[in-house]
Amino acid sequence: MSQQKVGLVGWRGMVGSVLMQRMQEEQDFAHIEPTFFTTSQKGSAAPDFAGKDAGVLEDAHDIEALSKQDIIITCQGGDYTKAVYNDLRATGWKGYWIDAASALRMKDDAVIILDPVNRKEIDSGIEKGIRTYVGGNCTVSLMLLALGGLFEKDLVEWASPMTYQAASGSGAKHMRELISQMGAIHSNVKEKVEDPATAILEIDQQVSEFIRSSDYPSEQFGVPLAGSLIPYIDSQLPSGQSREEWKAQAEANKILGIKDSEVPIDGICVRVGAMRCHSQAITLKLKKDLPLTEIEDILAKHNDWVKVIPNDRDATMQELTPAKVTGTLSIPVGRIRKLSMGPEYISAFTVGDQLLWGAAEPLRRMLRIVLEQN
Ligand SMILES: NC(=O)C1=CN([C@@H]2O[C@H](COP(=O)(O)OP(=O)(O)OC[C@H]3O[C@@H](n4cnc5c(N)ncnc54)[C@H](OP(=O)(O)O)[C@@H]3O)[C@@H](O)[C@H]2O)C=CC1
Ligand SMILES: N[C@@H](CC(=O)OP(=O)(O)O)C(=O)O
Repeated sequence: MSQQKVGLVGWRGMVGSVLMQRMQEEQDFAHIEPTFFTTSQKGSAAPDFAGKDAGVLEDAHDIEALSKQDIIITCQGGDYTKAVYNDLRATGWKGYWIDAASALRMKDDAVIILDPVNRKEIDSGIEKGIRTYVGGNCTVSLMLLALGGLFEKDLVEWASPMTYQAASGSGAKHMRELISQMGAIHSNVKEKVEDPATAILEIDQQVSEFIRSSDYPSEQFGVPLAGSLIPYIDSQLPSGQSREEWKAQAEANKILGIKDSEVPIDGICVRVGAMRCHSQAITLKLKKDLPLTEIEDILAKHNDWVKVIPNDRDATMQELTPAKVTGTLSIPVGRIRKLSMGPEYISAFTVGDQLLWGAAEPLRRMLRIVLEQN
């Protein structure tokens, strides 16, 4: 049987690079005939991820070239999706469109993909002829992988995630700026830090003045992140939520296939100075009073990546941090305990790599699901 033609758009961006890494690690290229597209370098040699000649880069806006693909995977962003998707479908193209951007997520004829949580929704979508599959918002996907067991058993009355989101969620330039900010703070105060005789309040005052000054590099974020935090992510909505906060309930319920009586999920999303791991402190109200051991058991059994960390100081400090999780597919969840509000109220803290499970991994797994159909 001939291999499926797969068009790859956005492969050299940050999310795309992580996707290419994972596709190489999992030998996905052995099962496809790839064509690499570009918005800026048409005609240059295509990359050799597949260990086979993929010719030259094609124009990512060339609808005819796109329509020759059986499957298109794009990590190019929402503007690109909006620029080509409708025109491509208007040609009668019936191929699979697999997208990292949010533009098509909430459309009725698109499924949000997170197969360890909603494989049934994906399979039913394929059966119904749906051909558009979109990766979820990183925070939402990471929360559902961590708490999937409780949602699957319909045990959650409501959830309130308070997030600690990494710089990578804003893009590569923002990651660079975070490092520049860290370095700039140290350079600014280096001599005083190295002199044990300097009073700490003097050091603190110099740092405070520096991060508020125009010499502090903050062109990307607009305000300091290192030495501070930013309690607003994405655009402002009339509801008072940020768009990132709005996505929690809207996307999570869609992923879970809940159409009526949605589970309320709402909280505050905050950018912090982590590199690429999003963390979330979640308050949950369960529909019934369950023993903690049963809750932990339900969580641990849900999927192969979630790992319950005992609510113990040392285990938490070793296992439940961005420093530990970064670059891995592991989804640790810990700090699980009953809150003083009542026996149905529990806390949980989870960490996940927002470029892996938060962005690239659901896409490559969807590719494999599509390939299994043929
Ligand atoms: N960042 C994130 O956390 C998440 C992002 N997403 C989605 O993925 C989309 C892409 O995000 P992200 O990967 O961060 O975007 P990037 O800015 O890293 O890459 C997007 C495109 O920019 C072009 N580009 C221009 N200059 C360079 C360069 N020097 N190096 C690499 N690429 C370059 C490339 O297109 P070309 O080759 O055509 O020039 C590339 O595909 C987002 O818009 C969003 O919709 C989804 C989930 C999480
Ligand atoms: N908004 C996310 C990253 C992202 O790209 O989200 P989305 O795929 O929903 O646009 C963050 O800033 O951390």
